[in-house]
Amino acid sequence: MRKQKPVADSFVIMTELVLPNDTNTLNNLMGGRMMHLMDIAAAIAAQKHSNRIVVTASVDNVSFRDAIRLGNVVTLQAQVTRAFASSMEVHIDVWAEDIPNGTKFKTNEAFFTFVAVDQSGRPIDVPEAVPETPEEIAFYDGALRRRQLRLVLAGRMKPAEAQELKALFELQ
Ligand SMILES: CC(=O)SCCNC(=O)CCNC(=O)[C@H](O)C(C)(C)COP(=O)(O)OP(=O)(O)OC[C@H]1O[C@@H](n2cnc3c(N)ncnc32)[C@H](O)[C@@H]1OP(=O)(O)O
Repeated sequence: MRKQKPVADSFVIMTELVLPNDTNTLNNLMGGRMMHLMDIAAAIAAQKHSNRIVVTASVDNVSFRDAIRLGNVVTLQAQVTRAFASSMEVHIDVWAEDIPNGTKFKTNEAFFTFVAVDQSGRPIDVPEAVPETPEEIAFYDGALRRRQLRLVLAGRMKPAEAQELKALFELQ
C-alpha cells in the first residue's frame, strides 16, 4: 500500500531580509530574486513530503502585486497541497513586513509543481498527501483541476482528456 503523510508535515516557513544586492534601481526587490526564494521554499516543502531529491517541473502564474522594499522582511510559507504519482503541487504565500513601521502585507501567491527523482534524475513515486483542515481539503480538491490545466498548457495532456477542467466549465 502507498505510504500516506499529512500535508502539514511538509510545511515550510522561510524568512529573508531584503538587502541592496537583491534590489533594482528603485530599491525594490527584483522579481527574479523573489522567484528564486519561492523556488527554494517550495522545493523544501516538496522534499519534506517525499524525502527525495526534487526538481521544479512548472510554476503557475506569479503576479507581483506590490513592490517589496529594501529593508523589508520577506516571509515565505509553503506546503504541499496534493501528491500525484511522482509530482507534487506546492502552494506558496509571500508576505512583506516593514518592521520599523509595523506593517505586513501579502505580496504573492503561487503554485509550483515538483517531481521527485532518483539519483539518475528519473521520476519516482512519492507518498500520498493527506489533507486534514478545511483549507487543506479545499487546496487538495482544486489540485487535480490545476494539474490538468497546467498539463494542457504544457502540451502534455489533450484538452479532451482534462475531465475535471471540462466539468468545471460545464457547471458554469
Ligand atoms: C529545484 C530546481 O530548481 S531543479 C531545476 C529546474 N528543474 C529541472 O531541471 C527539471 C527538468 N525537467 C526534468 O527533469 C523532467 O522534465 C521531469 C523530471 C520534470 C519530468 O520528466 P519526464 O521524463 O517528462 O517524466 P514523466 O512524463 O514521467 O512525468 C513525470 C511527472 O512530471 C509531471 N510533469 C512533467 N512535466 C510537467 C509540467 N510541465 N508541469 C507539471 N507537471 C509536469 C508529470 O505530470 C508526471 O507527474 P506524475 O508522475 O505525478 O503523474
